Amino acid sequence: MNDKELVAVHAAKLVKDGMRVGLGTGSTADCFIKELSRLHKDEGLKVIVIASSVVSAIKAGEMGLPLQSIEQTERIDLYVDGADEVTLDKTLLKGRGYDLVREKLLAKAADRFVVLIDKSKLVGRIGERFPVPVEVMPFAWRMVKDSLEKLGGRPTLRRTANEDGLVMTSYGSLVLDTVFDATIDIADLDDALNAMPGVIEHGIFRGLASSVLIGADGAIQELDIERRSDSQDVDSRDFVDDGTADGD
Ligand SMILES: O=C(CO)[C@H](O)[C@H](O)COP(=O)(O)O
Repeated sequence: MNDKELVAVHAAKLVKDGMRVGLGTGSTADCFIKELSRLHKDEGLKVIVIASSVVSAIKAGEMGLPLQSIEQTERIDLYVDGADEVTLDKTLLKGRGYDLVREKLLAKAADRFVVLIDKSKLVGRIGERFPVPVEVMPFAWRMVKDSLEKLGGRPTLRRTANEDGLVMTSYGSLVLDTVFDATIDIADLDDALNAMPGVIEHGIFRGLASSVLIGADGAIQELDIERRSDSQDVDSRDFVDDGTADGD
């Protein structure tokens, strides 16, 4: 089992009978969908799933998981998804896929949002390895590009893999992948993007993740924040998967 499968199998143990579970998008989320489907088929786990993307909906349907549309959903019990970057305060960068709107909706609607990564995703700052994806209304992209440049960003429209067209999200928007200097404050940037006209969604997920499970060389670690009286020390702690996860 590789590290992505390891954390996915562990996260699936958090799912209890009757839960509504949000499914993320990407290779790590796929491992979770596969394990959830196994538990549903082989062990009779009763679950309803809500997908964050068309591709995850198709996968879940093919694997026999009972799907509910996002339109019919208000709250969910658990959302499980991957991320492209994670800092020690559990801020995430997401959005290498094209489904930021649904991903953030599900993250916000979940009683618990569990993020699954391997240790390569842990970074010192958001934006260290990837640009920040900013999803924009197509007619607004030049004005948003200008606003992003005024914030110090270097935005480029995301292109298809063979460079012959522009990527459109499942919401029908364009993506401005934007590089920011290391000095930018991510909380300020998050606030500025949230308030920017023409921006539909962006890839900074701050204050949303309940826990981050890290697959690291065959073991699972959980990102943990320890608060002390006069400071906030952040670290990750070793985690032993003894098969008794109870969702606490
Ligand atoms: O945010 C995402 C899609 O929008 C994915 O969760 C992120 O890209 C991680 O993908 P993977 O698990 O394949 O590394």
